Amino acid sequence: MTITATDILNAKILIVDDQEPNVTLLEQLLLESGYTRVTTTMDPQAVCDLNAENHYDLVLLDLQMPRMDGFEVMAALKADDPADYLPVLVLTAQPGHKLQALQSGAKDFISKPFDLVEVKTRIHNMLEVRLLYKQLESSNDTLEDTVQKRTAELLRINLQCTEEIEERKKAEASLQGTYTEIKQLKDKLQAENVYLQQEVARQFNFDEIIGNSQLLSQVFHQVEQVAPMNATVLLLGETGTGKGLVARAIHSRNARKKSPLITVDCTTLPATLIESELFGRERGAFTGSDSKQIGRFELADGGTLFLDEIGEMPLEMQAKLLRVIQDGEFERLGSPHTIKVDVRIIAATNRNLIDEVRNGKFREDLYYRLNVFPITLPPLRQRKEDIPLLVNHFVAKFNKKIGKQINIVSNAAQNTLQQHHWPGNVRELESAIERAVILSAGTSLQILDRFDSFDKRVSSNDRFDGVNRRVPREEPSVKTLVELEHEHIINVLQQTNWRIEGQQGAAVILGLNPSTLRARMRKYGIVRH
Ligand SMILES: Nc1ncnc2c1ncn2[C@@H]1O[C@H](COP(=O)(O)OP(=O)(O)OP(=O)(O)O)[C@@H](O)[C@H]1O
Repeated sequence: MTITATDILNAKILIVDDQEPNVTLLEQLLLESGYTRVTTTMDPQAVCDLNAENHYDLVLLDLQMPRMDGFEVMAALKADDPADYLPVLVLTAQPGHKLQALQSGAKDFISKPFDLVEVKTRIHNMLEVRLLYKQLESSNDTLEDTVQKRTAELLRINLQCTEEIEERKKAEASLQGTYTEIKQLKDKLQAENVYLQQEVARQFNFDEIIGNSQLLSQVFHQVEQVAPMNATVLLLGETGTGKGLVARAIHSRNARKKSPLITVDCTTLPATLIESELFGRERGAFTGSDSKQIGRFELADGGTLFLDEIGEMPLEMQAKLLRVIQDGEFERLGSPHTIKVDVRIIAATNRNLIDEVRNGKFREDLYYRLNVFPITLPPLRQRKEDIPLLVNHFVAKFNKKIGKQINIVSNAAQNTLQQHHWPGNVRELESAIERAVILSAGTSLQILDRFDSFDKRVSSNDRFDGVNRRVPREEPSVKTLVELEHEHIINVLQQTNWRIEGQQGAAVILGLNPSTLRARMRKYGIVRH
């Protein structure tokens, strides 16, 4: 802030005195000193109007005037504009008036008779202060204005922010609502999905066999073709693929369905008892046989005999079996009488019978007798599209059995199940779902099993190619299926501390019947050390 000499010389000055010589002297002095805007009056009553019109920077005011003295003029100026700082320089010859004048608002005084140097100096100083004050006031106004504008701007921004925050909160609340709604819809959809899948399963099931894959449909078609006839059927496929179910489906689609379907599980029968089990025996036929026994062939007369795991049948029995299949004739143990029966044969095996024939473990002639109409059950890993239907079927089955209400199978759970290789096929899947239903809390199925990578290697050793041919192994360096099976059984048995049966037993984990597992253990010579 600076005040220049020009600013001072351009300041507005009013000289008020009823004595003309004084007025002239002062005016003359100021004009000679370079002041450009000097006004004079000898009428004190005109001062307020003149000031209102011209806004003076300095008033040189005589105190002793008729009609209105200097004190009254100062009072009137103050009354007009109490906030305005209008410097008044009083001109007085009375020393006693000086103090009174300062108390009445005068800023300074000049004694009469005038000392012209003093007059000039005082006027100059007062104007400098006056102009500085005005500059300060104007800067204050600008500053205040800026502060006001900035405050208004900040208030506006603040308001805008508050509105935006409110809007964001509303949007978040609405998003949260939408998310909850989507979640509810998703749960509902999943529940409906389970229900619909069950409906679909009902449409696609074939008796008790669930699945709508291309591969399984081919099996259904073959069953439809062969079931009404009496031809022998050979069911091939890995363990747990549903050979037992297919045998029942064939029987139930034949006129023989009114007669029984008798099953012989060749793995569970000790070699010494197979013959009497199949053909019966007379009392005393051998030591300890003190009662007559009707064999399964006789029991199945007019119906169907299902020879499960035929590959396990001892060689000497295979010859006798061939005769019954060819001629429908046999004798009970210890009886010379030939019995004739009308039995339809369905045989099943998870072994490669051609290999068994090659290795001299299965009679070739029996193989050809049985292999009239082979049906190969595809492993589950080759028809993964059946997994969702099967999962829902088993969830519903075990919900009912265990008394749970699981109705959601999440995509994550489905994915886990889809990724597994299922060496134990549907039986393994069934056990996994039973375990999951038991362990799941709430209404969503939780898959807690950790399926390891062991089974991945099995797929490269698939034994059946769908038409009962041996599939050449692609990687000669990998272990054989037999080696893997042997190794895996030992691993699982060690895990279960050699427990075979029950929920925690090795048979459930391997997806095998306990009797089948025992047969395999015998076959591989696996014993607990
Ligand atoms: N497609 C299917 N739909 C429903 N359940 C099935 C299906 N396939 C198999 N299962 C179930 O899986 C289990 C094993 O089936 P099954 O005993 O028929 O297999 P398998 O091929 O005869 O096995 P193994 O050779 O070990 O005797 C059974 O509980 C059966 O009900």
